[in-house]
Amino acid sequence: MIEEKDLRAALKLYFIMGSPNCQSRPQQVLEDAINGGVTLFQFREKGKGALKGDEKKALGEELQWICKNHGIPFIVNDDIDLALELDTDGVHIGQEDEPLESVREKIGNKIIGVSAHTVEEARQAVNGGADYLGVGPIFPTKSKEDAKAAQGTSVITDMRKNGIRLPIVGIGGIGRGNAKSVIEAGADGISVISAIAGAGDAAIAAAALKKELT
Ligand SMILES: Cc1ncc(COP(=O)(O)OP(=O)(O)O)c(N)n1
Ligand SMILES: Cc1ncsc1CCOP(=O)(O)O
Ligand SMILES: [Mg+2]
Repeated sequence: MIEEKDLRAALKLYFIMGSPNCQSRPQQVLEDAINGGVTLFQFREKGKGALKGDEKKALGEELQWICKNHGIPFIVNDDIDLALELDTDGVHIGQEDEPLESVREKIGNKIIGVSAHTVEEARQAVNGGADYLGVGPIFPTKSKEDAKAAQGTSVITDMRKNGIRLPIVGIGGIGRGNAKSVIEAGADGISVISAIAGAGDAAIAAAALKKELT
């Protein structure tokens, strides 16, 4: 069971990716991103060309091993069965995924992140026992085909103003130049896909983002 203060620190620079997001080997992209300062990783094997079944599991195992070697928490998106098979540090679920209560029953005290787009969804997730909230899309994004409209950082300030104290990570179109505004709005960290996975050098991109957050 991770302490809340350690989870808040881990959410600082939260990298998300799967093989469809990478122009080179995902293993190398992750290794470079961690060397650049990423503090937590989510394996999100989704979208055109995403791996399935044993291939997805094999890639997940390799990426989990890289995270373990660097002491970085490894989270799996959506796929609770895979999370149990790999004994991951946690999972992330959205409003359309398996309900929080049922996931908690299956995974015990592992980390559960829940997507929230409104104060009401945030409150429900808090009451349901979520460990952190993924809030957004804050800015327009091309990395999630069914993303809702960008909400701006006010969605985070509204949650804080309405007494939501759970750790929050902002997500959606975040990169250099707007990362700081997400923290200033009250998030504990930022989560990104393309700002790191789509960069020429993931280590340089991660380090530049990390610098903006300090
Ligand atoms: C940290 C974080 N926040 C939000 C999401 C989005 O989750 P979800 O709404 O379930 O959409 P998919 O990622 O499953 O397409 C996330 N994955 N991570
Ligand atoms: C998974 C997800 N959930 C809301 S926006 C998004 C995609 C974020 O990707 P990027 O950082 O490239 O905008
Ligand atoms: Mg999901």
